[in-house]
Amino acid sequence: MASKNHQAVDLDTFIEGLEKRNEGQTEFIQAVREVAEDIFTFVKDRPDYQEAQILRRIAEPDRIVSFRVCWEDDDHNIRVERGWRVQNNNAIGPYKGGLRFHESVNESILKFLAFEQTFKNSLTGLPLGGGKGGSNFNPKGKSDAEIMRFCQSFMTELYRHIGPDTDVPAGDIGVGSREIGYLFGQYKRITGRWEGVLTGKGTAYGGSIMRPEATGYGAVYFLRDMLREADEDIEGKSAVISGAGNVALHAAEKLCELGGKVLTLSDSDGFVHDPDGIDADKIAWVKELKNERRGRISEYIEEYSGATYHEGEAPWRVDCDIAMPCATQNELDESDAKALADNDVMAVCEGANMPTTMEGVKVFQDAEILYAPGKAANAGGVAVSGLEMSQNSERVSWNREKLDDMLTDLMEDIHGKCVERGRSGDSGHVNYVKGANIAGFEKVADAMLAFGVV
Ligand SMILES: NC(=O)C1=CN([C@@H]2O[C@H](COP(=O)(O)OP(=O)(O)OC[C@H]3O[C@@H](n4cnc5c(N)ncnc54)[C@H](O)[C@@H]3O)[C@@H](O)[C@H]2O)C=CC1
Ligand SMILES: O=C(O)CCC(=O)C(=O)O
Repeated sequence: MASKNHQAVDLDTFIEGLEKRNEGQTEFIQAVREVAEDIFTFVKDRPDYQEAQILRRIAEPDRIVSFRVCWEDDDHNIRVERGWRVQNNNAIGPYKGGLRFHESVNESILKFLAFEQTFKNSLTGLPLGGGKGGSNFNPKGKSDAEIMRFCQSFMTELYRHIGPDTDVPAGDIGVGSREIGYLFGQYKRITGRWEGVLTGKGTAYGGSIMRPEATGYGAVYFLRDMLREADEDIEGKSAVISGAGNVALHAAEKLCELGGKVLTLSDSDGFVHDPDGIDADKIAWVKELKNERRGRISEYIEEYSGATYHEGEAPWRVDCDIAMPCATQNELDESDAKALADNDVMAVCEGANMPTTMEGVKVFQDAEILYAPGKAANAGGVAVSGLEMSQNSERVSWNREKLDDMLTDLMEDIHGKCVERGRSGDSGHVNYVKGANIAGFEKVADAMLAFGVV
């Protein structure tokens, strides 16, 4: 059926307008481009979606709050940073998504993350809208007291924009349990209310068991489902992982538990390669290094002599069956993807958000390598955050077994949606990007249609 809407545009015109309106915001444009092609094809037979300009509306955040964050360092210097909250879309639930503290943070990065979050949260099947926030504050080398003062100052402005039914932030790069504790403490101090306004809290004060593990474990569950679909499994497979943070270390932990062999971990300075495998004991050592001593991954080779350290390099040229980028956006480019393909990588499963460039994704797709995009594969974290919200509302705490079962089922369900929407008729190959984009879009689009023009 042809569209009656005189404003209906084709894909090229849509992209042109997107680039014009968001000049220089390369990450945001990349994230929207990555879904636009699939959605334009999908809505061809859905004039209601076309006429309501749903994608155009999802690609324009509901609002962006930007604010000054002043804090005092240990030498009594006054420091000024910028803070943001991007509230992208709350059609299906309160805005939900992490806070990132990293010197690279800017509006483009937070807009891409909030846009992707909208699709990801929809895929979980839970009532969660999409948002993201953070600051260009660089936590590296800061004392605990400095981190606390920064978090308190950040929350002193943010608190007026969030709430358990409006917007529920959580952690992301540079924001872990320590930072969530300081942020939650300040929210409670200002408002006088204990409520489920943040997730990723400590279990002593309303956090959910399994939330720290959920993103990494969930990504490995998705990988297991994807391999199962192709009559393969994790047992005996070698894996390269980037990052050494929350997502990377929990993905490594679960891979080991399921019989995989983890060969690498990395940070922004370089990567370590341990041909003997980075087993559970070694992962526990890295957790202590990163979370307690706040050290660099290069220190690994002083502890484990069989390993090598590669300064300034990423791990993608190490021969492996499985690759899991778990550090940051655009950390895996076209030449990295070709190196992985040349080494006959079987599956690429993203723990990070948009870690592969568009050119890299094309290499994986052309080679029909099993490729799981972050918006599907790393959705376990926000899903368990959704379960933390439910537990806070009900004033209950579920146990590990129940939460792990729920996470397993949620990831299986997301995988199933991707297969349903992403399987190609002729070859039977599953395009997980297309599957995730369409399945994530549909629920948000239906809610937006129901609301009329708002
Ligand atoms: N924490 C969570 O629950 C979720 C996180 N993610 C995504 O996973 C990724 C990692 O996040 P977390 O593990 O939570 O953060 P984290 O702060 O615990 O760890 C980040 C890791 O990435 C490394 N890294 C940061 N910038 C880098 C760069 N430019 N080059 C190379 N390495 C770099 C850091 O050294 C660190 O090892 C991010 O893309 C984040 O958005 C996605 C879903 C949920
Ligand atoms: O748990 C959450 O709300 C945040 C998770 C997140 O930031 C993400 O999925 O990228």
